[in-house]
Amino acid sequence: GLGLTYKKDENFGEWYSEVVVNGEMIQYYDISGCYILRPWAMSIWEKMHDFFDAEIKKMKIQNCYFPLFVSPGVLEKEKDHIEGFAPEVAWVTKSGESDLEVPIAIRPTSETVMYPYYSKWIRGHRDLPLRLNQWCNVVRWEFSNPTPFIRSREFLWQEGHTAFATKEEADKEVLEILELYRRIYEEFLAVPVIKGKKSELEKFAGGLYTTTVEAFIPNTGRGVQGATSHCLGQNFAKMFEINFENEKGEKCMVWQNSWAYTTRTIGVMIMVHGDDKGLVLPPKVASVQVVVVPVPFKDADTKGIFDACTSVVETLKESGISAEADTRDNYSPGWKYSHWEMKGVPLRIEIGPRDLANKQVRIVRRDNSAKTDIPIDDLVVKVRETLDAIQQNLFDAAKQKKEACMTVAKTWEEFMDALNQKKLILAPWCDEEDVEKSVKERTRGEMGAVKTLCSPFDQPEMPEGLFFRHLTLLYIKLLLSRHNI
Ligand SMILES: O=C1CCCN[C@@H]1CCCn1cnc2ccccc2c1=O
Repeated sequence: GLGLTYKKDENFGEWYSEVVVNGEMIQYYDISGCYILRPWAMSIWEKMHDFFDAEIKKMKIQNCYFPLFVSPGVLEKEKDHIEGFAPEVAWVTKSGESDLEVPIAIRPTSETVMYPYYSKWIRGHRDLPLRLNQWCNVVRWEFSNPTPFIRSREFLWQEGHTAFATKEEADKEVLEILELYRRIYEEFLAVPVIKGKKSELEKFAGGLYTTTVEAFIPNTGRGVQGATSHCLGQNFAKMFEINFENEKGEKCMVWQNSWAYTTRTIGVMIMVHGDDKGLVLPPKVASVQVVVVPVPFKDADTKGIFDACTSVVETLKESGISAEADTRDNYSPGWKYSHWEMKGVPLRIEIGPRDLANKQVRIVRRDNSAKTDIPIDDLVVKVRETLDAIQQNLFDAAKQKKEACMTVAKTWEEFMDALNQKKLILAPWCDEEDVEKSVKERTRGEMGAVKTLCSPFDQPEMPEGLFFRHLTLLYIKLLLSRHNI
């Protein structure tokens, strides 16, 4: 039948796998950890791309394309950068029947691909800032549970790699890009995120500091890294000798950033908004915002109804709303309702004989199933209003759910209690790596150990009398949750 077998709140993992397939976003592929992105998913990727690409062009960042293949010498240039990641690197060892002289790596990220050429291109201060981005795929041969969009062995992303003469310029850009990532989540995907800084243990080892937008998946009670914007400091400049002659003729190393968001964004959106009828797409990223379904009744003016559907679609399209009429004569209206609800189309318009007679249409919201009859003359205004209301409602509902799952822990007991209730925890933090490691150890259990997510930039009030306080003068609020999906 058309419905889902699994319920979101009962079998979240199975629900998710089913909804991405029934919603026609994903086709499972015969290589584990790899998925086909069907047009219904690709159109969401394109909407985000169009926004982000236009924004970085305003920042004078240019797109480029570097090769997929990395020579081993360069990939392993810096041991501490590559050490933890080496098992994930995929290698090409043969062409046809013959072995390659030297195996070639497939890019898991492009620092080592790009920076030898940054070193060639950057000579003097006039060559700075150098700000390049590429839209591409990367491969990381992970073994932990593959999940469509969330964790796959190949995924799409954009990776920005910028070089500056001063740290101040780098610090500024890190936050400008992080704000764009917040906008992608909150303004397009209707997913609330928390901006913050990663701990020393969780940051990108090759960098100086990592900033992040953290999302929250209520069903798992876990945070999930939404996107990252790193300041690399001068670590890679040292490694790849990316130097420039400043105005005074002194030889200096550049300051660099690197930042990315990936197709994981789509998975987070599905997990947050989806329900037991299927996908729920925020209008800002829906390729079809309104589907118009004719509801013929016996032979009552069927042509009139179909003509009305076509003209409603034209009117909406002319006002910039993406609309489609489902006039297939081999499916019933009821079948069509379920089909487009499964695909998460934000708004449905039904037109039957009564609607025609009354010069009205019936609109049905996907987010709360509300039905309203609107006069055909108010069509565009009402549809636009309703789409905006759906967008806002999805965000508000997700924000409310996230906040209901967040709690402040002042003692270890409160902390453990909140963890076992699958909550996000704000706790005072001494920001010492060995403490972080020991907390991870002390919380290892069947639900997975705790990990720190970030130290939020906007710190809520710290309640008085915290027993942590006497441990250290420095404390910052930290967002913790079970290790993410
Ligand atoms: O996040 C970003 C933003 C975009 C550019 N790269 C940085 C850091 C990537 C960190 N990383 C992540 N997985 C890897 C896997 C294999 C080899 C290297 C790596 C690796 O360096």
